[in-house]
Amino acid sequence: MIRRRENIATNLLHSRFLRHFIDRCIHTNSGRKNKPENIGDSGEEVKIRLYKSRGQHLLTNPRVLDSIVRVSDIKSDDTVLEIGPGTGNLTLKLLEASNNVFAIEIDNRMVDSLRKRVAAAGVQERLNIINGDALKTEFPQFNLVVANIPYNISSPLLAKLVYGAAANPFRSATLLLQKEFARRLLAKPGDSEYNRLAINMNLMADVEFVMDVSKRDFVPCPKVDSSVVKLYPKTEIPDVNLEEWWAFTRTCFNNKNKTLGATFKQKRKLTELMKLSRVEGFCQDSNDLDECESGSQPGLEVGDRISSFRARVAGVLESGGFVDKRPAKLSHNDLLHLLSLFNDDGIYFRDQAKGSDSCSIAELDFDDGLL
Ligand SMILES: C[S@@+](CC[C@H](N)C(=O)[O-])C[C@H]1O[C@@H](n2cnc3c(N)ncnc32)[C@H](O)[C@@H]1O
Repeated sequence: MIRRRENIATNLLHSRFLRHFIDRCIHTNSGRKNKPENIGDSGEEVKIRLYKSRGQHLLTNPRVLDSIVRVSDIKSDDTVLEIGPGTGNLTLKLLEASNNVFAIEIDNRMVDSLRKRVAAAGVQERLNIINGDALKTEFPQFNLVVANIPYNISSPLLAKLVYGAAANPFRSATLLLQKEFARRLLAKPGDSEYNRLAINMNLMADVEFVMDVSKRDFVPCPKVDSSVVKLYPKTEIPDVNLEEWWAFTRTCFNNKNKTLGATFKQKRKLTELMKLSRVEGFCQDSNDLDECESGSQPGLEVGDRISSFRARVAGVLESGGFVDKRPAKLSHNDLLHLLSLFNDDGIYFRDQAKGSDSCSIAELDFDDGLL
């Protein structure tokens, strides 16, 4: 029975009609469907079907590749980490500059192609390929990152890199990113693109713009332009609980143009903070946050407790001059100061009954953007 099903499936796959249909579905280069791309950067024949779902837009302009390597300032004894090497257009250039490169690639076909190219160039000894998902794989020890990353995992990947830098310090990361994402990352207080991603990144790393890269420098040509940025992890990181910080920045940037006075007047927000902070007479002893409003606690009625807590929060904002300030114009240092004022007053943005362990990479709440 199983064999018969397999035969039917094989026959179907070999049917010309179905093959054509599948090709149309999976091939992403809208202009040239059903045709694997020649993706070598210097005329050599390397043919692989490229998948948009894996961000497979390969950088083929040798001048741009050279510029990326040059700005990365690689020393021969650096251990370079590349994420998403593809068929190796950038990897081969990295191997000219460094004796030790780690490359993490999810797609087996890319890994095969990369192995062949590197062996043909006689530099396979210097390359360690990790065939896996960069978000799930433990990073090796490295001191430099240079990569044209898959854009669809930009946020979690950057979070993994910079938030992992405390345990695995590195000098810099030169990254090719979607231009719009790079602009959000580089935005400063007061810029229209200023957002929670920039705030959270600035806590851990300095970001520098390097250059824009045209979509025409990729195969297949993506819909968007790109930019190269360089990240420098900070050596001194503020002593703040990251889960608390992410929850706090989420609250503030929920509406970045609203004054903080208005944001912290909302009943829903105040109730949540009262629960999380285990405010006296409100959820102090309960382990279940949902039971907090049951009214079983002695003292004031729930409505009165919220009014008194609202006045307390307003007092904290006033003490730091934040009532009329808008998050869109505040630096991460301003926000750190405000968070410390809240915490000094016993007001917290994460459940105080939870342990202080930092959360895992899978729980990273780093960015509200769509990328
Ligand atoms: C934008 S391409 C860059 C390829 C190559 N570096 C270049 O510049 O030509 C991104 C590469 O990342 C790989 N990739 C996608 N998702 C990945 C993941 N989660 N972990 C590791 N590699 C991934 C893709 O298969 C693809 O080869």
